[in-house]
Amino acid sequence: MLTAADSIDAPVLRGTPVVPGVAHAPVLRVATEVDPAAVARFRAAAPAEEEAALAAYDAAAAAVADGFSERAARVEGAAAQVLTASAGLARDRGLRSAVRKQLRAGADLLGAVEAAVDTFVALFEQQGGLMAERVTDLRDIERRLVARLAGVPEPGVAMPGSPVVLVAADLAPSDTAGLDPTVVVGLVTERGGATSHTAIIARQLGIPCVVGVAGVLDVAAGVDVLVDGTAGVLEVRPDPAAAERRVRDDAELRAETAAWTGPAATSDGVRVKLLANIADPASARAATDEPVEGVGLFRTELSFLDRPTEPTTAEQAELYAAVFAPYAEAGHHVVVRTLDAGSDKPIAFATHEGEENPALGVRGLRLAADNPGLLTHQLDAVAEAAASTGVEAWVMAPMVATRDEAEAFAEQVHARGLKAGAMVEVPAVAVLAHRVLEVVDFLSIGTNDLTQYTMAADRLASDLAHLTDPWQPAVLHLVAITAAAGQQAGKPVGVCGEAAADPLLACALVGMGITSLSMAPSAVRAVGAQLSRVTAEQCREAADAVLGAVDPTAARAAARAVLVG
Ligand SMILES: C=C(OP(=O)(O)O)C(=O)O
Ligand SMILES: [Mg+2]
Repeated sequence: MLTAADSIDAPVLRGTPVVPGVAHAPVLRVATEVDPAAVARFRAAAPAEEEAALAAYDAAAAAVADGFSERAARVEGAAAQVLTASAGLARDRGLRSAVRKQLRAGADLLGAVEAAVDTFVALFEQQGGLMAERVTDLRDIERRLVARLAGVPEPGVAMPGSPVVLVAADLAPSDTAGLDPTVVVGLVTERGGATSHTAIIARQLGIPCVVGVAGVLDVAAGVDVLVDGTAGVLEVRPDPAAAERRVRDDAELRAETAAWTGPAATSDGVRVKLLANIADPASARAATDEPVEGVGLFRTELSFLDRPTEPTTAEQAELYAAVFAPYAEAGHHVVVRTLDAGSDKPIAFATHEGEENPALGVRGLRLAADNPGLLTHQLDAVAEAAASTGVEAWVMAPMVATRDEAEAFAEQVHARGLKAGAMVEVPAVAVLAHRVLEVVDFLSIGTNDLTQYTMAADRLASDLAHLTDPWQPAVLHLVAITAAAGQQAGKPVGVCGEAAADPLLACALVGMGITSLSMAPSAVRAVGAQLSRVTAEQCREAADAVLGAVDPTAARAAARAVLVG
């Protein structure tokens, strides 16, 4: 354990950077354990009779749910959604029934809660994808229930009065939702990947964040640390004066970023289109508050996650028109992705049930093979909405693996007078991008899935975050091959995965010949400001440097050396 009095010279711990920025403050450890003595006392005196035990459970569950709801009311956006979802889970009737079943089977109350939660955890894990991500929420609720039953404060983040860097094994969504960024100036976890809840909330709040940091739990509470959320580094007991200087420089950069208004170009005037990733009409409208030049990825399936049956063509056309309207007014184009159902995005009316390995199964464009209506209805609806709003709509297919698939898709899109593209998520398409470009008008690289399939590592598995890192040189080589094919064919090749939102990586991607970058709207200013600080030649040098690196850490350092100095 590295204590405040430890004399080792500033050890540097590395992880996956998720939110850029520099923070310098003492460590605050998040308490995730409920006091074992209190739990033992409760176990000894717990109500034995079923109805009394269930009443105690109801009171605890209501208190936990109310706590979540109260916090949800004090925050906005993703944080409020996360807390409201947790409140719903704490009040869940199914969970209560499972507790009752366990009590009837003779379990004591704590044992019943534990067994009931275990049942749901197993169920969620079996369903995989987004459901599996909710396991952290369930475990968090379990701990809070136990604390309430034992009559001790719920575990979690107790807010201090002065700035801290929060350090934990992993953070429950309810721990991160609603954090005050003026107090919690940095977030570091031992587990978790770039798409974990911690990362999503940290991004929304703009708190510098590094995840997947091995050894961070050896740093004791109160130890002074410096978090560099751009480099993915935690320095333990840094030189205080140097650390403060880095925090000041970072603050200047952040101010510059906030003031950046676009359109994006390198310092010597090479234009790059920065586009928004959106999910529905609300996020489409919200994105126009940022300096974007259109939409590079409209994830249509996210509007249908709760639908038991396929929406009609007319319903879809109405939805798409609502998404298009603000962009039609601005004269910007919108890239619509056809239904990417399956694996991490299960859609009741489309997904194939019971696949052994859904990530490699019938998902995305493959669903149209035995259900062609899914695609034709959607294309009809997009064409109708494009015509009614006057927007320039491009349409691309997810999970394309062959030139033939791309060609058949493009024929259908072209027949409706729209531009056709393919996502590059499967390495096979990157390797043969020049052939696929013979039949489509554009390509868009989904680095999230391209990384998953290149590295053979589940993008949701926090244990594999070091592999599912878009800075992996193998992934970057596939991006470079695709970009070069686009340049050769004179057709646009964009990036719409998380890689596009990383300011330094974005510069390297531009240096490879990528023509547009599509990202969460909140990331646009940081990428635009970074591009404005470098020349096109520096971007090319950064591309060469990262392609020559042996691993993600070396790639990041090489890009930084060229782009930041
Ligand atoms: C943009 C992508 O698509 P999604 O994250 O929706 O799978 C991707 O795979 O990079
Ligand atoms: Mg994808």
